[in-house]
Amino acid sequence: MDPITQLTTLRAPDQDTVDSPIPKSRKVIEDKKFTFDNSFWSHNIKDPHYAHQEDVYNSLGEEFLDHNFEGYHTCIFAYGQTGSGKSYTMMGTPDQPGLIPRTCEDLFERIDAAHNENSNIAYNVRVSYFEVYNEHVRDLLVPVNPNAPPHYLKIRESPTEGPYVKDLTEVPVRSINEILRYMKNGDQSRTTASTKMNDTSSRSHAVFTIMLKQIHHDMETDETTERSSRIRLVDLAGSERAKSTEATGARLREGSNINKSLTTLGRVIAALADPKALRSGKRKDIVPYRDSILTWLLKDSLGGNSKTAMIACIAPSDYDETLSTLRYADQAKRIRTRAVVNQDHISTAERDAQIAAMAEEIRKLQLSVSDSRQREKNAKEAEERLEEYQTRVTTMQRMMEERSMVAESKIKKLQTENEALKLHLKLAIESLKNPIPAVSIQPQPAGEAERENFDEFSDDDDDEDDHYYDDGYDTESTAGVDDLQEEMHRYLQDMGNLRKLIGGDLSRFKNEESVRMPLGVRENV
Ligand SMILES: Nc1ncnc2c1ncn2[C@@H]1O[C@H](COP(=O)(O)OP(=O)(O)OP(=O)(O)O)[C@@H](O)[C@H]1O
Repeated sequence: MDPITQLTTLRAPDQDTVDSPIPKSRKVIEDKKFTFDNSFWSHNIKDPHYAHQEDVYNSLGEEFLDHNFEGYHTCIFAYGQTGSGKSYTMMGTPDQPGLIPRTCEDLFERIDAAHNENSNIAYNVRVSYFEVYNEHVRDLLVPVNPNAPPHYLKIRESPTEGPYVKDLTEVPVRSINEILRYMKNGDQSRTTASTKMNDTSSRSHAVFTIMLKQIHHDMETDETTERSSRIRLVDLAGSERAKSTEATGARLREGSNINKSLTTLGRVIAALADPKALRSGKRKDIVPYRDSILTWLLKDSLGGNSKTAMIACIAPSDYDETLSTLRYADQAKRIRTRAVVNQDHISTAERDAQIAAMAEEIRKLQLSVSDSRQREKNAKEAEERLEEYQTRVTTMQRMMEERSMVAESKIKKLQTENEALKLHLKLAIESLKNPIPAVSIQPQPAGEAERENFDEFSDDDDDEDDHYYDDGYDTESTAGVDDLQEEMHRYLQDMGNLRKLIGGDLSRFKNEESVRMPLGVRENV
């Protein structure tokens, strides 16, 4: 790196040492040169070109803080591979504080100095700190409860303020020590969560925001001037995660989500830097801010109302990773944002009118909130009633199923009895049609009687049954036959009634089944 020309040269590694899946013949590995607004080199502290933390702050942080006091929003984000020095640049160490602590220190020094000069200006400083991990936003100013699941915040978009994190803690701060304490707590919370979630610190994006409000009241004109500026300082996840290919399962999902933010950031930067889109003025429609949480939240900082700087951190390691980082930075360099001073002039009368209008707005909102609460309550009650009704329907269906099962077994039993009776009747009628003549038994010598009986019935296997059905009936007597026929008639009538009953039962159960089918709980019973 040349600190005079700001030229950065990436030296091509020795071809034999390049470990790449792309065949050497297709890949061009050569020295690459890039020129940036500033290039810092801090590899060897003994070198005269060694850039200290102070040098970085003096050439970037200080200028950005000037913009904040002028009323501009600013954003500084550090991009690069894990271990390339992003956290060192942004936070630094207690001995070598980075951009964030230096900015905060300078901010309060300037406020103190301004107070001494002009007592008509009031300063209001608030800070927030959150991280985006796996496409979730976590408030770093809320201590982590190790026994509770992580609490994630939602993103909302306001027509005036753009995308913002709902319910994010914003604390007022009055001194550098206070601000550093909050930051330390935030980092502690990030570390606790990271230990719980498998060291996420290098896989999450940390966004520290300082809101500075300067309220100047002119006693002579009774006018108030309000300047609001936002200082965003972002430590991104390691950029090599954007290419991770070996992860599987949950790690893959997590990786792909982290990739999502980083790859979308790449696409956003590419879209914003695209000269064609810039010329045609269609840039706004094609920038995929909403494709990831990070780019959505940084929308304004990346391509809107903000003065933004990207610090590309590189370390002497992988040629491809370093080249990719430098290309990213080269593209980002071409982005032109449209920062405006965020200032409001307002007279006391106007301010009072504004306050009254806001109070009215709040009153209306409160009314509509209580209205919607009532509606919510009604909806809840209706839901409870529906649930109760559904429980009752289920119970009824179960009862009908049980009844149907009982009826089916009854029908089966009746059908079996019916079959048996039919058989019984058939045999009885046959025996009536073919009566067996009465046999008068003469005393005979035992052997002869046996022979005669044998001759007479030897061709009939059912002789025993025949005797059984003849029992009690005198073939000479027609009265016995009449009785039997009458009884058979009654039997047949009973059978007819029974059939009707069974038919009735069956059609009723079928109807019940068709009524209950649309409820869709069970298909078959
Ligand atoms: N310019 C520098 N001078 C001295 N030490 C440095 C410098 N840059 C980085 N380091 C040291 O290198 C190590 C890795 O740096 P750092 O943690 O800042 O990397 P990182 O890019 O933030 O990594 P991660 O993505 O894992 O957060 C740290 O020990 C840090 O102190």
